[in-house]
Amino acid sequence: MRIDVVTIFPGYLAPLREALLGRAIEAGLVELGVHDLRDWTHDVHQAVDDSPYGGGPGMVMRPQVWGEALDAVLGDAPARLVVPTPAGRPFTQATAQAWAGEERLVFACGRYEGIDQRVVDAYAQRMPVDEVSIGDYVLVGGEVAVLVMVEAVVRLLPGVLGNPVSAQEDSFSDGLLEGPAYTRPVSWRGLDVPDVLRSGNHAAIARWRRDRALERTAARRPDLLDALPDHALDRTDRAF
Ligand SMILES: Nc1cc(-c2ccc3ccn(Cc4ccc(CN5CCCC5)cc4)c3c2)n[nH]1
Repeated sequence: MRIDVVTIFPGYLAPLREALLGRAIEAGLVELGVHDLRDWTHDVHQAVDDSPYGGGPGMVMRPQVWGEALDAVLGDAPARLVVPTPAGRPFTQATAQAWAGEERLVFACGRYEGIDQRVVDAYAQRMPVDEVSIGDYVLVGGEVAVLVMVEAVVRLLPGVLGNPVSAQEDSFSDGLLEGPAYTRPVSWRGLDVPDVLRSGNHAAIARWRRDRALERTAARRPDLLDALPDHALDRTDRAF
Protein backbone atom coordinates (compact mmCIF):
# COMPACT_ATOMS: atom_id res chain seq x y z
CA MET A 1 0.00 0.00 0.00
CA ARG A 2 1.12 3.53 -0.77
CA ILE A 3 0.06 6.36 1.50
CA ASP A 4 0.50 10.04 0.69
CA VAL A 5 -0.28 12.91 3.05
CA VAL A 6 -0.55 16.58 2.01
CA THR A 7 -0.28 19.09 4.89
CA ILE A 8 1.10 22.53 5.81
CA PHE A 9 2.73 20.88 8.86
CA PRO A 10 4.73 17.89 7.51
CA GLY A 11 6.51 17.58 10.85
CA TYR A 12 3.20 16.54 12.46
CA LEU A 13 3.41 13.27 10.50
CA ALA A 14 6.92 12.37 11.71
CA PRO A 15 5.54 9.82 14.26
CA LEU A 16 4.46 7.64 11.32
CA ARG A 17 8.11 6.81 10.77
CA GLU A 18 8.62 5.61 14.35
CA ALA A 19 8.28 2.11 15.88
CA LEU A 20 5.90 -0.42 14.32
CA LEU A 21 4.80 1.76 11.42
CA GLY A 22 8.38 2.84 10.80
CA ARG A 23 9.44 -0.78 10.60
CA ALA A 24 6.57 -1.55 8.20
CA ILE A 25 7.83 1.23 5.94
CA GLU A 26 11.43 -0.03 6.16
CA ALA A 27 10.18 -3.55 5.38
CA GLY A 28 8.47 -2.21 2.27
CA LEU A 29 5.01 -3.28 3.52
CA VAL A 30 3.85 0.29 3.07
CA GLU A 31 5.25 3.35 1.29
CA LEU A 32 4.73 6.77 2.85
CA GLY A 33 5.03 10.17 1.19
CA VAL A 34 4.50 13.40 3.17
CA HIS A 35 4.14 16.59 1.12
CA ASP A 36 4.12 20.26 2.16
CA LEU A 37 1.11 22.01 0.62
CA ARG A 38 3.07 25.25 0.48
CA ASP A 39 5.34 23.71 -2.17
CA TRP A 40 2.46 24.41 -4.59
CA THR A 41 2.03 28.09 -3.72
CA HIS A 42 3.50 30.71 -6.04
CA ASP A 43 3.21 33.91 -4.07
CA VAL A 44 5.84 35.30 -1.74
CA HIS A 45 3.52 34.83 1.25
CA GLN A 46 2.76 31.22 0.26
CA ALA A 47 -0.92 31.92 0.99
CA VAL A 48 -3.04 28.80 1.42
CA ASP A 49 -6.13 30.38 2.99
CA ASP A 50 -8.62 33.19 2.40
CA SER A 51 -11.79 34.65 3.95
CA PRO A 52 -15.00 32.58 3.75
CA TYR A 53 -17.71 33.61 1.24
CA GLY A 54 -20.90 34.37 3.14
CA GLY A 55 -18.91 35.50 6.17
CA GLY A 56 -18.30 33.51 9.34
CA PRO A 57 -15.37 32.96 11.65
CA GLY A 58 -11.83 32.03 10.56
CA MET A 59 -10.42 31.27 7.13
CA VAL A 60 -10.97 28.62 4.47
CA MET A 61 -8.20 26.87 2.48
CA ARG A 62 -8.01 27.93 -1.16
CA PRO A 63 -8.99 25.40 -3.84
CA GLN A 64 -6.29 26.34 -6.39
CA VAL A 65 -3.34 25.34 -4.15
CA TRP A 66 -5.02 22.08 -3.16
CA GLY A 67 -5.81 21.31 -6.80
CA GLU A 68 -2.20 21.73 -7.90
CA ALA A 69 -0.89 19.74 -4.95
CA LEU A 70 -3.34 16.84 -5.31
CA ASP A 71 -2.90 16.67 -9.11
CA ALA A 72 0.85 16.42 -8.58
CA VAL A 73 0.68 13.87 -5.75
CA LEU A 74 -2.04 11.73 -7.36
CA GLY A 75 -0.57 11.58 -10.85
CA ASP A 76 -2.48 8.96 -12.90
CA ALA A 77 -2.51 6.14 -10.33
CA PRO A 78 -5.96 5.34 -8.91
CA ALA A 79 -6.37 6.19 -5.24
CA ARG A 80 -8.91 6.83 -2.51
CA LEU A 81 -8.83 10.44 -1.31
CA VAL A 82 -9.49 10.87 2.41
CA VAL A 83 -10.35 14.28 3.87
CA PRO A 84 -10.58 14.44 7.68
CA THR A 85 -13.26 16.84 8.92
CA PRO A 86 -15.45 17.25 12.03
CA ALA A 87 -18.39 17.01 9.62
CA GLY A 88 -17.36 13.62 8.22
CA ARG A 89 -18.83 10.13 8.41
CA PRO A 90 -17.50 8.27 11.46
CA PHE A 91 -14.18 6.46 10.92
CA THR A 92 -14.60 3.01 12.47
CA GLN A 93 -12.79 -0.32 12.57
CA ALA A 94 -14.93 -1.29 9.57
CA THR A 95 -13.56 1.71 7.69
CA ALA A 96 -10.00 0.68 8.60
CA GLN A 97 -10.70 -2.89 7.43
CA ALA A 98 -12.11 -1.62 4.12
CA TRP A 99 -9.23 0.79 3.47
CA ALA A 100 -6.65 -1.91 4.32
CA GLY A 101 -7.55 -3.45 0.97
CA GLU A 102 -6.78 -0.30 -0.99
CA GLU A 103 -3.72 0.02 -3.23
CA ARG A 104 -3.37 3.71 -2.46
CA LEU A 105 -4.64 6.24 0.09
CA VAL A 106 -4.10 10.01 -0.21
CA PHE A 107 -4.90 12.14 2.85
CA ALA A 108 -5.63 15.87 2.55
CA CYS A 109 -5.01 17.55 5.91
CA GLY A 110 -6.95 20.76 6.29
CA ARG A 111 -6.30 23.54 8.77
CA TYR A 112 -8.16 26.79 9.62
CA GLU A 113 -11.90 26.06 9.22
CA GLY A 114 -11.34 23.48 6.52
CA ILE A 115 -10.84 23.19 2.76
CA ASP A 116 -13.00 24.83 0.02
CA GLN A 117 -15.74 22.25 -0.68
CA ARG A 118 -15.01 22.28 -4.42
CA VAL A 119 -11.78 20.36 -3.80
CA VAL A 120 -13.81 17.38 -2.53
CA ASP A 121 -16.43 17.87 -5.24
CA ALA A 122 -13.88 18.06 -8.07
CA TYR A 123 -11.97 14.91 -7.09
CA ALA A 124 -15.18 12.98 -6.27
CA GLN A 125 -15.91 13.21 -10.01
CA ARG A 126 -13.01 10.85 -10.75
CA MET A 127 -12.18 8.84 -7.61
CA PRO A 128 -13.63 7.70 -4.28
CA VAL A 129 -13.46 10.56 -1.78
CA ASP A 130 -14.25 10.04 1.93
CA GLU A 131 -14.88 12.93 4.29
CA VAL A 132 -14.35 11.30 7.70
CA SER A 133 -14.44 12.22 11.38
CA ILE A 134 -12.47 10.36 14.06
CA GLY A 135 -14.80 11.50 16.83
CA ASP A 136 -17.23 14.10 18.08
CA TYR A 137 -14.70 16.73 19.13
CA VAL A 138 -13.05 19.50 17.13
CA LEU A 139 -9.30 19.33 16.43
CA VAL A 140 -7.21 22.20 15.03
CA GLY A 141 -6.44 20.38 11.79
CA GLY A 142 -6.53 17.03 10.02
CA GLU A 143 -3.00 15.82 10.86
CA VAL A 144 -3.79 14.12 14.16
CA ALA A 145 -6.79 12.42 12.55
CA VAL A 146 -4.47 11.11 9.81
CA LEU A 147 -2.06 9.70 12.42
CA VAL A 148 -4.99 7.85 13.99
CA MET A 149 -6.38 6.52 10.72
CA VAL A 150 -3.02 5.49 9.23
CA GLU A 151 -2.17 3.55 12.40
CA ALA A 152 -5.58 1.81 12.43
CA VAL A 153 -5.21 0.82 8.76
CA VAL A 154 -1.51 -0.13 8.57
CA ARG A 155 -1.70 -2.44 11.62
CA LEU A 156 -4.16 -4.56 9.60
CA LEU A 157 -1.78 -5.08 6.67
CA PRO A 158 -0.30 -8.58 6.42
CA GLY A 159 3.12 -8.81 8.06
CA VAL A 160 2.86 -5.59 10.04
CA LEU A 161 1.68 -6.98 13.38
CA GLY A 162 3.86 -9.57 15.12
CA ASN A 163 0.74 -11.40 16.28
CA PRO A 164 -1.78 -11.06 13.44
CA VAL A 165 -4.54 -12.99 15.25
CA SER A 166 -5.08 -9.94 17.49
CA ALA A 167 -6.13 -7.88 14.47
CA GLN A 168 -9.02 -10.32 13.91
CA GLU A 169 -9.83 -10.51 17.61
CA ASP A 170 -9.78 -6.74 17.99
CA SER A 171 -12.48 -5.36 20.19
CA PHE A 172 -15.34 -4.33 17.93
CA SER A 173 -14.66 -7.41 15.79
CA ASP A 174 -17.27 -9.40 17.79
CA GLY A 175 -19.17 -6.21 18.45
CA LEU A 176 -18.15 -6.02 22.11
CA LEU A 177 -15.50 -4.10 24.02
CA GLU A 178 -12.62 -6.29 25.17
CA GLY A 179 -12.54 -7.18 28.84
CA PRO A 180 -9.72 -6.74 31.38
CA ALA A 181 -6.25 -8.22 30.77
CA TYR A 182 -3.70 -9.41 33.38
CA THR A 183 -0.09 -10.56 33.55
CA ARG A 184 2.46 -11.34 36.30
CA PRO A 185 2.72 -10.89 39.27
CA VAL A 186 -0.35 -12.82 40.45
CA SER A 187 -0.71 -10.34 43.34
CA TRP A 188 0.13 -6.63 43.02
CA ARG A 189 -0.57 -3.93 45.60
CA GLY A 190 -3.07 -6.25 47.25
CA LEU A 191 -4.89 -6.90 43.97
CA ASP A 192 -5.01 -10.48 42.67
CA VAL A 193 -5.44 -11.93 39.19
CA PRO A 194 -8.91 -13.59 38.94
CA ASP A 195 -8.48 -17.29 39.83
CA VAL A 196 -10.31 -18.53 36.73
CA LEU A 197 -7.53 -17.16 34.50
CA ARG A 198 -5.04 -19.43 36.24
CA SER A 199 -7.34 -22.47 36.37
CA GLY A 200 -6.38 -23.95 33.00
CA ASN A 201 -10.12 -24.48 32.41
CA HIS A 202 -10.34 -22.95 28.93
CA ALA A 203 -14.13 -23.16 28.68
CA ALA A 204 -14.49 -21.36 32.01
CA ILE A 205 -11.88 -18.79 30.94
CA ALA A 206 -13.70 -18.12 27.65
CA ARG A 207 -17.02 -17.76 29.52
CA TRP A 208 -15.48 -15.45 32.11
CA ARG A 209 -13.90 -13.26 29.41
CA ARG A 210 -17.15 -13.00 27.48
CA ASP A 211 -19.03 -12.11 30.66
CA ARG A 212 -16.54 -9.34 31.45
CA ALA A 213 -16.77 -8.05 27.85
CA LEU A 214 -20.58 -8.00 28.00
CA GLU A 215 -20.54 -6.34 31.42
CA ARG A 216 -18.12 -3.64 30.24
CA THR A 217 -19.96 -3.09 26.98
CA ALA A 218 -23.31 -2.75 28.80
CA ALA A 219 -21.75 -0.26 31.22
CA ARG A 220 -19.67 1.83 28.79
CA ARG A 221 -21.16 1.35 25.33
CA PRO A 222 -24.82 0.23 25.53
CA ASP A 223 -25.13 1.47 21.95
CA LEU A 224 -22.88 -1.38 20.82
CA LEU A 225 -25.13 -3.91 22.60
CA ASP A 226 -28.21 -2.49 20.92
CA ALA A 227 -26.43 -2.77 17.57
CA LEU A 228 -25.65 -6.47 18.00
CA PRO A 229 -27.60 -8.85 15.74
CA ASP A 230 -29.86 -11.24 17.75
CA HIS A 231 -27.80 -14.35 16.95
CA ALA A 232 -24.71 -12.70 18.44
CA LEU A 233 -25.98 -13.16 22.01
CA ASP A 234 -26.72 -16.62 23.42
CA ARG A 235 -29.10 -17.33 26.33
CA THR A 236 -26.34 -16.96 28.93
CA ASP A 237 -25.30 -13.65 27.41
CA ARG A 238 -28.75 -12.20 27.82
CA ALA A 239 -28.25 -11.87 31.57
CA PHE A 240 -26.51 -8.51 30.92
N1 LIG B 1 -12.90 14.30 14.16
C1 LIG B 1 -12.35 15.53 13.88
C2 LIG B 1 -11.72 15.95 12.70
C3 LIG B 1 -11.37 17.25 12.90
C4 LIG B 1 -10.74 18.16 11.93
C5 LIG B 1 -10.26 17.66 10.71
C6 LIG B 1 -9.73 18.51 9.77
C7 LIG B 1 -9.69 19.89 10.03
C8 LIG B 1 -9.29 21.01 9.27
C9 LIG B 1 -9.49 22.12 10.06
N2 LIG B 1 -10.00 21.72 11.25
C10 LIG B 1 -10.34 22.64 12.33
C11 LIG B 1 -11.76 23.09 12.29
C12 LIG B 1 -12.17 23.95 13.27
C13 LIG B 1 -13.49 24.43 13.26
C14 LIG B 1 -14.36 24.03 12.26
C15 LIG B 1 -15.72 24.62 12.22
N3 LIG B 1 -16.76 23.72 12.67
C16 LIG B 1 -17.99 24.48 12.97
C17 LIG B 1 -18.71 23.70 14.03
C18 LIG B 1 -17.73 22.69 14.57
C19 LIG B 1 -16.41 22.96 13.90
C20 LIG B 1 -13.96 23.11 11.30
C21 LIG B 1 -12.63 22.64 11.31
C22 LIG B 1 -10.15 20.36 11.26
C23 LIG B 1 -10.67 19.51 12.22
N4 LIG B 1 -11.77 17.64 14.12
N5 LIG B 1 -12.36 16.57 14.70
